[in-house]
Amino acid sequence: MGFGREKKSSSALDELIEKAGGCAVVDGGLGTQLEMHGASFNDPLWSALCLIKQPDLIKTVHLEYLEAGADILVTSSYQATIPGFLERGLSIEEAENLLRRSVKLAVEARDEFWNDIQRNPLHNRNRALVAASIGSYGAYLADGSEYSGNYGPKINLEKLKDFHRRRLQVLVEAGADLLAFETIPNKLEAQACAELLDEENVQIPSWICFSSLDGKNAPSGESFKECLDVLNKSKRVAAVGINCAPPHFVLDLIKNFKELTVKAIVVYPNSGRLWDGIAKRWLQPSKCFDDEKFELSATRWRDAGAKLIGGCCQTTPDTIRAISKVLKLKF
Ligand SMILES: C[S+](C)CC[C@H](N)C(=O)O
Ligand SMILES: N[C@@H](CCS)C(=O)O
Ligand SMILES: [Zn+2]
Repeated sequence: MGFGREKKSSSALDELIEKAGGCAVVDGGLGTQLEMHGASFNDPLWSALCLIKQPDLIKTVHLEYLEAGADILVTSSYQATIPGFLERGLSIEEAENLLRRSVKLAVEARDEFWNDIQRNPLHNRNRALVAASIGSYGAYLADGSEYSGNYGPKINLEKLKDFHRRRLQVLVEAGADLLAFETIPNKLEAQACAELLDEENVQIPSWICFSSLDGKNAPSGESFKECLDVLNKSKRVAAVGINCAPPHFVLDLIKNFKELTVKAIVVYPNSGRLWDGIAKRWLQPSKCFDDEKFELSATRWRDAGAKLIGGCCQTTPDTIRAISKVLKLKF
């Protein structure tokens, strides 16, 4: 059986990139902006707690990112997993409904924004796409291992596929336009995601993004060459890149990825702070980008070859407004 509403490969994403003038704008930190609004989630479910407690706030944040210029909304399913919800005492049906809710909230925000903006005949916006977030296994573990890649000796390819399978099915059936695999920290999980797309015959495009601690390798220490060699074989992976890594690594990483793949490159770094997975807090920055630095960097990242640019943790609608402003400049 093929999941996805209609037969399409990477075309929806390619079309958006083209309409956006060669580089589309991804939104910014969702968990971050929920926290800016007062949400608190020092909890194994992290931002997925909002799906249960404050779904309206999630829709508000999606609308804020659209208003700021985002062409792509990433859903609130990063740390929303069926085992995570079961451990919280929810039923399978309730857990799956929360995943469906994450897509519905983004689709509703997109549709409302699109209907409103079309009343302005001079608008220059694109109809946004909804990318269903699939956070790494490490995000579910809630021990910071999405930044270390250390999943322990018991994990293997099949276990990772089984971890990802049902959530992926539910998110695709719920009507997402894309799948966004986020903060993948090692080759094994990248391979599991790519193989799963084939096994499930997923018809919507996906991007697979890695985190990085040193700007040269995946957090596991495996080279991006090794990781991308696996993904280059998959026609269902439309784009590859980096999310939630420090922004000062991004330019060199884009150049490195350009040598390693012909796929579109997606980058949405965090502001440069490091996550303490045990204390569950961001450490004080050594080097951090403000919105102005994001604005300056966005054109450099585009000129180096990135086709999708946005922000991750500690970036906000103001960051995306700054990025969007420069990427959508017409000369
Ligand atoms: C993107 S990180 C800040 C998400 C939270 C992490 N997975 C944890 O639960 O510790
Ligand atoms: N899509 C998630 C990624 C966290 S690393 C968020 O923006 O909160
Ligand atoms: Zn992040």
